[in-house]
Amino acid sequence: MIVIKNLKKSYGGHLVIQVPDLVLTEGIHWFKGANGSGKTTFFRTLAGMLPFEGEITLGGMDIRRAHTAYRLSINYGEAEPDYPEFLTANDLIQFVATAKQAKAEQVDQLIDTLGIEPFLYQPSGTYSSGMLKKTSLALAFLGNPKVIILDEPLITIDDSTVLKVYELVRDYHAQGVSFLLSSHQDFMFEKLPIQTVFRVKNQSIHAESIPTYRP
Ligand SMILES: Nc1ncnc2c1ncn2[C@@H]1O[C@H](COP(=O)(O)OP(=O)(O)OP(=O)(O)O)[C@@H](O)[C@H]1O
Repeated sequence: MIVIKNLKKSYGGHLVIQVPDLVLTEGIHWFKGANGSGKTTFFRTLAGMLPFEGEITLGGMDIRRAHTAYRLSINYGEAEPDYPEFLTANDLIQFVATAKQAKAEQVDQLIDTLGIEPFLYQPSGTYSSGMLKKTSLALAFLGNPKVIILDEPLITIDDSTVLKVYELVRDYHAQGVSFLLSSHQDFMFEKLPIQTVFRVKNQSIHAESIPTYRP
């Protein structure tokens, strides 16, 4: 699915991630690592948001040569969303829905599932961290992506929303969508059919173990 070759990502000469050869197969993959190990940098690089050295393809689409098709096929939900404070959740969702070619029905379902309706038309500058996170999660599920990257999807949201996020991931996965997740919390094994755990450490990424799915 995602094929990475000779990837190097540095910030101003400081090497953060180096991946000589990695294939991410279809499924749900969990990236673990200490603070500052490079998970977000790796995710943003795969999402096409950062310049890098090397090659990345998704389903044969090159991240540079087929940039628009690639970006339509991969969604990214950031760990700590931060939006211009005058924009409402509705502004953000409508904008991304248009960019991602999402249907109105999908927009309505995500607003409903994630409980965004009560603050849909309020400026995001007035949101709590959980309201911001719900908005960012809705954006990450819009359109018809092959891969959804969720960076710390469970932080700041309440317990009932956590269950909704698990449901969304399971539903999309059942429709063939793959997920790259990060979480410092340890309880996702019970909720999701996670295929691989990757450890991000010492500028490298290695598969760690294959957990058992216990629904
Ligand atoms: N825009 C940037 N400019 C310079 N250095 C950066 C930038 N973003 C991240 N870094 C550095 O890159 C390294 C990896 O950061 P990154 O945010 O990718 O880690 P992370 O694994 O996601 O951490 P956390 O678990 O704390 O979210 C850190 O040393 C960080 O200081």
